[in-house]
Amino acid sequence: MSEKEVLSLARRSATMNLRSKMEITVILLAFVIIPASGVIPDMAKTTAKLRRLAELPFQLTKSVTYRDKFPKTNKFDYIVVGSGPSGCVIANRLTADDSTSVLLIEAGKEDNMITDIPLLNPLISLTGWSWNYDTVPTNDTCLGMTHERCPWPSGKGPGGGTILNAMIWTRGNPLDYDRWAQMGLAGWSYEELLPYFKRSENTRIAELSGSEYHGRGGPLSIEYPPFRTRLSRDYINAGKSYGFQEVDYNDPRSHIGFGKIQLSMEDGERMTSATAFIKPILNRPNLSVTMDSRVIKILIDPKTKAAYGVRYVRKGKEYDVFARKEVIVSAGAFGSPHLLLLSGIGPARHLRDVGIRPIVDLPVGENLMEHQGMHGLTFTIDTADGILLTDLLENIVPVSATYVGKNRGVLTSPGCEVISYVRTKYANLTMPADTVPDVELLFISGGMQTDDGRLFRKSFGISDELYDYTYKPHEGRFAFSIWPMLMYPRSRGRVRLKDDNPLSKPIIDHGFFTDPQNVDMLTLIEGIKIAVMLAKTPPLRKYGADLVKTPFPNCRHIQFGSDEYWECAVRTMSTQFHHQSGTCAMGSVVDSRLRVIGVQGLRVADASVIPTIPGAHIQAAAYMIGEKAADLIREDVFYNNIIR
Ligand SMILES: Cc1cc2nc3c(=O)[nH]c(=O)nc-3n(C[C@H](O)[C@H](O)[C@H](O)COP(=O)(O)OP(=O)(O)OC[C@H]3O[C@@H](n4cnc5c(N)ncnc54)[C@H](O)[C@@H]3O)c2cc1C
Repeated sequence: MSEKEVLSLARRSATMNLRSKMEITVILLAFVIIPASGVIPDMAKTTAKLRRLAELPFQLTKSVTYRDKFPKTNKFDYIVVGSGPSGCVIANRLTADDSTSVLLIEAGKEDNMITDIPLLNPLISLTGWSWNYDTVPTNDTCLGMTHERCPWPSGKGPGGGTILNAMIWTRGNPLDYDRWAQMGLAGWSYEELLPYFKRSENTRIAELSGSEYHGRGGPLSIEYPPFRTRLSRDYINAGKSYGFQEVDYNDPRSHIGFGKIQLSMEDGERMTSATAFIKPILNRPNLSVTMDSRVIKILIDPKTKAAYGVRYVRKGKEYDVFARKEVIVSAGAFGSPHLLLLSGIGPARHLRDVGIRPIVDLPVGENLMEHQGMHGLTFTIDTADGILLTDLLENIVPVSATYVGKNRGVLTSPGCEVISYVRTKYANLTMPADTVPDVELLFISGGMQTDDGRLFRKSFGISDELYDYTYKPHEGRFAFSIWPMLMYPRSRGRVRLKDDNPLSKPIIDHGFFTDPQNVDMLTLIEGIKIAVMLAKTPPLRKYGADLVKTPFPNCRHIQFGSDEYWECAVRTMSTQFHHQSGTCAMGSVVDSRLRVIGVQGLRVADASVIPTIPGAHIQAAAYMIGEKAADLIREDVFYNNIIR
C-alpha cells in the first residue's frame, strides 16, 4: 500500500467516528504491516516476544469489557468453567432466574473488533486466542508438518472456539443423534434435541424463513455471508452436473447435495457465543465473570466425593471459589478432560503414573474424535476470481472501507463458501441409510499458496520443505480449494497428562487412521477423487481449473493421482477440522444428565460429552449441549426441591 493511499484513507477517516478510525488503523496494521513484515508467529519458532508483537494491534481496540463483572464474593450457586458455546449458553440461561448466581471463569483474555473480522480466522488461530496445541508424532501421519506434529488450535477467550472458528453452521443428520438415544442416552434423540438447536438460533436467511428446521428469535444470528465469489456459484453448478441438488443441508430431508454456507455471523461480522449470550446480559447482578483466569483444580471432598468449588490462577495469584449447588465444566474437549484428570478424575493407573491421587476411576481423555481431512487440493485458475492476498493488499483501502462502512466485501468471508455432502462407495459400511452422506467437501475460494505462504501454511503447520516444493511455484495465481472431510471417522485418539503441573499442555495422541479396517483412509481417498472430478466439470473448467500436480516431496516416487499417491498425500498433509470431541463421553464419563459418574455436584457440558461424533462441524452441537444442560440443571433443582 502506498503512502498516498494511507494518507487518503486517513483523510477519509477524519469524517468517521473514533471507533471506525481505530478499526481502520487496526485493519491496516493487521493486513499490511504484520503480513508484510512476516511477523506472524511460526508455531515452532515464535518467541513470546514476537507473539506479543503480533498481537499488539489486536490490543488496541476493545468492543466489550468484562472487567466490571469481576467477582465480589467467593460463593455462587453455580460455577461455570470455560466460556465456549456451551459455557456461555449455560451462564445465560441459569442467570435468567435472578435468584440464581453464576460465576463464569475463562482462561483467555478479552476479544475485540479485529477478532470479529471473518476473513482473519486463520490469523487469530496463531495468536494467544488459541491454546496452540499440537499432536504427538506417529511416523505415519502429519509427515509434511513441521516436526511431524499437526497443530491443533483450540479457542481461548470469551466465546472459546467461536472466537476463531470459521463460523460454519451445520447440525448433521438426525441419525447422528438417534444413535445416541439408541445407546441408552435418554432425551438425546434428534426429535428431542431439535428444539434445543433452534432455541439458540436467530436465522436471518430469507429463503429459509418458512423452514421448521431453523430457529428464529434466539440470541445467535445465522446468516449467509454478504460476500461470495462467482466461483462458488459455479461450484454448485459443478455439483448439479453430477446430479446433485442445491440444498439446505440443515434440513434433514435434503442432507446430501450442495449448499451455500450458513454461518454464525451478524451483519457480516463474527458472532461469538460471548457476543450472543454474555454481552447482552452483562447488566445482570447475579452474573459474575472473570477472564484471564485459569482453573487449575476442581475442589472435591475425597471422602464424600462431592465437588464444592474450584481453584483458579489469575495474574499469578490463586483464588478458591465455592459452589453452593454445582460446578459445571465447559472447558472444551481438551480443557475439560485436562481439568478432570488434574483433579483426580480419570484412569487411575495413568493418574498414579503422573503422581495424582485418583478420586474416581473413569475413562476421561479416551475416545478423542475428530473429522480428518486433507487440505492439499488446490486448483489454480486462469481468471481473477477467488481471494488472492496480493490483490487484496492492493485494494486494502476500498476493501477496509467497505467492511467498516457497510459490513460488506471480502473481509466478511470466512474463505469457505459452499458445503457439499456426498456418499462414497464405502458409505454403507458406516451409515447404511442412503440419505446420509459420509464425506463433506468444503469449497474454499483460495488455495494453499494464494496468501503467498503467509497464513494458511502456518496455521496448518506445513513444513517449509513441503510448501516450497509443492506450492511456492504457483504463488501469484488465483486458485480455489476443495477440502474433503471424513464425516464419521472410526479412529479414536486420546488426551493424557504430561505431568501433574496444571500449566503443562496435555499430550494429544490424535489416533488418525488407526481403525483396523482402514475404512477412514479408503473413504477419504474416495472423497478426494470426487473433489478432483468436480473440478473437471464444464462449470469449473471454464475458469481453467487445474489441480496443482506438483507432488508432495515425500510422495514424488508414487504415480500422481493413484490411490497410493492419495494415501501418501493424506499421511503427509493430515489435516483436521478442529472438531475435537468425545473425551468425557456420555455413557462412560458422564451420565445422560451430564453428571460426572461417581462425583456429586459436578457436571461436564461441552463438546467433550459427545459420545459419537455427528457428521457436522461441532459448534451447533456445542450450543445445543449448553441449552440442554441448562434445562437438565434446572429440572434437577426442581425435582430435588419437590422430594425434599
Ligand atoms: C480454528 C477452529 C476452527 C473451527 N471452525 C469451526 C466451524 O467453522 N464450525 C463449527 O461448527 N465448529 C468449528 N470449530 C469448532 C468449534 O468452535 C468448537 O467445536 C466449539 O467451540 C466447542 O465448544 P465447547 O463449548 O465445547 O468448548 P470451547 O469452544 O473449546 O470452549 C472452552 C473454553 O474453556 C476455556 N478453558 C479451557 N480450560 C480452561 C481452564 N482450565 N480454566 C478456564 N477456562 C478454560 C477455553 O479457553 C475456552 O474458552 C472450529 C474450532 C477451531 C479451533
